[in-house]
Amino acid sequence: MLHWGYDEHNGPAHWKEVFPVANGDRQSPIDIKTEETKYDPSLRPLNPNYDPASAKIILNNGHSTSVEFDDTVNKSGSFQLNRSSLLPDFSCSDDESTTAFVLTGGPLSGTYRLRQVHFHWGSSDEAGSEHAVDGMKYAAELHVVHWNAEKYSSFVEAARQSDGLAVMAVFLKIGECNPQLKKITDHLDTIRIKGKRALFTNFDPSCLLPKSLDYWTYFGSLTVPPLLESVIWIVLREPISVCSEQLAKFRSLLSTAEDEVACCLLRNYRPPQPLKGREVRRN
Ligand SMILES: NS(=O)(=O)c1c(F)cccc1F
Ligand SMILES: [Zn+2]
Repeated sequence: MLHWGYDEHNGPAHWKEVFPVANGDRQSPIDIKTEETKYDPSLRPLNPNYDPASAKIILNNGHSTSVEFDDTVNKSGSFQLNRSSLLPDFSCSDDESTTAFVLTGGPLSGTYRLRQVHFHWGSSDEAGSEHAVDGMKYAAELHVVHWNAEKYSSFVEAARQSDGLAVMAVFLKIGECNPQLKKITDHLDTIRIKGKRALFTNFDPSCLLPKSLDYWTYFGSLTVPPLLESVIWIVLREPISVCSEQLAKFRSLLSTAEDEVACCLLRNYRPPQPLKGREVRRN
């Protein structure tokens, strides 16, 4: 397997050849059997705080499309944006530890800083989500990726720790076109080729969240190589809507670069993995 992907020759069934943790004890995604989830009164409400939104990029990395955030934190612990983007610079704000772009509450202890948002979809509307609920898959799934900026100094370091990452998953259910998603799908034709990126401003990911922030939570992993077992998963129970035309735009992204034979990224989901005795809690 030269480079991992989602095709017959390099897809999820092959990943264990290069990333043996693929057969580990806390792999993701999983099929959530709702009858076996356990209510946990100690779970607190989720508190996503993504204001104010600021400039970032939207990119096609060949495996998905993601909106990347500037998650650098300067030494004083306040949040700083790169000056070239002529955006409000939090580092001069008097409040030393701005709470922009962080997730707290839920099952989390500490502050998890927003890193990126990306999607998983399938070659048809029938299946495309990574997590399943009682064996049922949704058309697609949104992942909001955060890292434990209180305990670790970078995303890469956090990704190697058992409590390093927190990913909020939101199901996309086929129905009405989603006006918030339109901001993203309208940009996809400018990043069709793998490696392409474009400035993407004024996007607040909380606009993609459903009304209810009720969730299931369990300890798992990245669902893409290197499949690191460092993710606290927070799966929202209420889906948001997406229409077929919007999904078709995701599928028109290319998994290939300029100099390669064009190949569409028709699907990019990993199938559910064995629970191996893990508990799934709900608030
Ligand atoms: N799918 S996932 O949410 O596990 C994920 C991450 F957490 C981090 C990077 C890429 C990625 F795809
Ligand atoms: Zn993902």
